[in-house]
Parts: sequence; C-alpha cells; structure tokens
Amino acid sequence: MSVTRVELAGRSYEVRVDGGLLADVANQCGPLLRKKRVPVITDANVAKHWQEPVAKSLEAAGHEPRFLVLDPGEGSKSWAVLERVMDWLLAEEVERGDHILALGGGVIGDLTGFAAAILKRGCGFIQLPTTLLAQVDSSVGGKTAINTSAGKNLVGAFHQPSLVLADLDTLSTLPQRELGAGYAEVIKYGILGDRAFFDWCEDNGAKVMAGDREAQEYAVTESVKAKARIVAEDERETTGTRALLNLGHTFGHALEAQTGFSDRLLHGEGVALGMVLSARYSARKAYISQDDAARVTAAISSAGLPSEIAALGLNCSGDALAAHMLHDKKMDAGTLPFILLRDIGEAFVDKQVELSDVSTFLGEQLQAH
Ligand SMILES: NC(=O)c1ccc[n+]([C@@H]2O[C@H](COP(=O)([O-])OP(=O)(O)OC[C@H]3O[C@@H](n4cnc5c(N)ncnc54)[C@H](O)[C@@H]3O)[C@@H](O)[C@H]2O)c1
Ligand SMILES: O=C(O)C(=O)C[C@@H](O)[C@H](O)[C@H](O)COP(=O)(O)O
Ligand SMILES: [Zn+2]
Repeated sequence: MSVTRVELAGRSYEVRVDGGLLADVANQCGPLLRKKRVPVITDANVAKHWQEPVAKSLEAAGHEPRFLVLDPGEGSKSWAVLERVMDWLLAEEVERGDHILALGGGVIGDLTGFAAAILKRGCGFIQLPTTLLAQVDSSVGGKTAINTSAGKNLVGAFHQPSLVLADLDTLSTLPQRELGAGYAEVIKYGILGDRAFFDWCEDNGAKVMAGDREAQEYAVTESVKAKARIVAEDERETTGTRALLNLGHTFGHALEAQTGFSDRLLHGEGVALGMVLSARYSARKAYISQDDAARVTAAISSAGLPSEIAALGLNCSGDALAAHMLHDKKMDAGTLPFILLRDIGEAFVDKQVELSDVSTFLGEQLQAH
C-alpha cells in the first residue's frame, strides 16, 4: 500500500492506494464512522460492481449502510440532483460530525463533497474513488462543485475529505474509454511539472491502459503525490501554484460546455484536447518548439485520446468556444490567465494572453487537419 498525506494545517488526511480497500472499508475508516448508520452515495454503474463489498464490510463491522444510488454521468452534477441528495441526507439525519461515503468517480465525489460542505454548514466525507480519474485527481484536494447552465463547476466549495481510499481493484471494471479519460489527468502531471514522469508515461502509458497493475499503481501513486504537494502549497488556488493543475482545462471546459456536458466528450477527453491546444498555443507564442507541441500531441493520441478538435464536428466558431471561457473561475478583473508551457514539464500562468487571439487560434484549430 502507498500512503500519501495531504498536509493542511489542522485538516491533514491520508490517501491510501492499494487493492482490496473497499472490501475492508469499515476497518480502513475506523472511528471516522462513529454511528451505526453510514450514508453512502454512489451511481448505478458503480453500485453494480462495488456496492456489495462495501455493504458487506460495513455490515460485518456492525454498521447499517444506507445507499443513495444516482444516475451515472456528468448530468448528476446539477442543482436538481444536489437537492435530491440534500433532502436524502437530511432524512437520514446526518449530523455535522458524521462522514458521508462518496463511492464512485469524479461526478459522485464532486457532488457528494459539495453536499457535505453545505449540509448543516459542513459535515465530513470520505472519498472512495472508483475511476482512474478520481483516484489520481478529483478525490484529492477538496475542490467540490456542481455545474450550472452558465458552465462547469461554477457553484461549489473547497471542502477537504477526511480520508481517501483508492482501491486499484475498481479499475478492472472500468470501461476502456473511462480509463483513457483518467489517463489524461495522469499525463497532465508530467506535462505541467515533471519531465521524468512525462517520459515514464510515454514509455508506460500503454501498460496503464492495458490494465497492468504495477503500472497503474505507479501512475496513481505518483499522481497523488504530485497533487498532494501542490494542494498543500496552495490549497485555494491563490498563489498560482494550484492553477497549474488547470492545464488544459480552460480549453477543455469550453469544449465540455459546447458539447452540453454529455457523453459526447468526457471531462478527461476535454482535458486531453485542452492540453494539446495549450501546447500548440504555447508553440504559436514561441514558448516551446513545434516539435515539443507535436510530442505532447503524440503522447496523448497514442493513449487513444482525442487530440484534434476539428474531428469533434462541433460546427461552431472560435468565438463561440472563447465565449465559454468568460465564466472560467481564474478570470481576474477582465483578464483570463492561461496555463501555458515553457517546456514539457514546466507549465506557467500567462496573464498576457488576448482572448481574441485565442479565439482566432481556436478558429484555425477547428478547421485544421
Ligand atoms: N474535484 C476535482 O479536483 C476534480 C478533478 C478532476 C475532475 N473532476 C470532475 O470529475 C468528473 C469526472 O470524473 P470521472 O471521469 O470519474 O467520471 P464519472 O464519475 O462520471 O465516472 C465515469 C463513468 O464510469 C462509471 N464508473 C465509475 N467507476 C466505475 C467502475 N469502477 N467500474 C465501472 N464503471 C465505473 C460511472 O458510472 C460513469 O459512468 C468531472 O465532473 C470533472 O469535472 C474534479
Ligand atoms: O484540483 C485542481 O485544482 C484542478 O484544477 C484539477 C482539475 O483536474 C479539475 O478538473 C478541477 O475540478 C478543475 O477545477 P476548476 O476550478 O477549473 O473547476
Ligand atoms: Zn480535470
């Protein structure tokens, strides 16, 4: 088992990565589960495979697990589903000192985390991430949110979990396309801040995608370490360090909005395309070479991820995509900082980017190839 601590004054917590953690969940959570009743929020796909081991472990320890099973997909990060979750938690008489278990991918984690942040002004929660994306990224760091008609993650809170249990066994039931979406956030850590890890991804990405346990464990552990380091340094994205984790997301969130937050483009796929666009835009500004931009593109497309927005068939203009970006949470007094590359393994926040130039660039990319 690897154990990484997210060091935050008074609110530090562990991220444990191993097999068999869900079947041992009661023991892993220990005194964090202080009552007989344990609320668990999950989705129907996850429940099919992973409700039983969680229920068995909790029941064996004398608990009474209560499951709320939601519809799978990004659509559940909504006001309507949040209302349903809040009403259910209140009916279950969850108290401030209790912990809600979030069993699922980033959608369940973001939604449950936000519900925990606002229930009775804040109760505890534990992340049980079951997708590669959730294990390497969304379960760690305390960003919680829902989407609104204006855009992605626009209503939310910073609210840290008390514990994260990343059970590698869950990756065995994950559809290949979802594994790819998670891999985008893995390679992100290499591109934004760790050239050696990017090189490792180039050599081992195929193994991660093929289900090789050792490669997956390494990818998850290294990603968690990288994220824990950044979050400990800049929990609330105020100094610029945490903003680097947003590499590819300004473009990616605009693409997700344009495709209606649907299965047409998964979050990780949007991030993959966004990282290609960030690399190409960095090359356009002569921060990196065209060869380096091509290398980033190749590393992403060789994992089976989309790398050309022209292939999405969006039928929209660069201006339309750029318009979504005005809602980006990094927006500061009319300026939108972009996460660009100085090198592979060295991202930085560029506050000098003209949105009109990005719009022209996107127009070209929509036509290219
Ligand atoms: N809070 C953060 O820091 C952060 C970071 C990255 C992404 N996110 C958010 O995470 C969300 C994406 O998360 P995701 O990619 O995990 O998507 P997801 O939660 O929708 O899960 C992907 C799909 O896989 C299914 N699934 C989950 N685990 C499974 C398993 N073990 N076996 C079989 N099927 C399984 C789900 O039902 C769903 O259909 C986005 O909303 C994104 O904005 C948040
Ligand atoms: O943890 C972070 O910080 C990130 O930016 C991680 C991202 O992968 C994640 O998608 C996050 O939810 C995006 O944050 P947002 O502030 O742009 O909504
Ligand atoms: Zn992301």
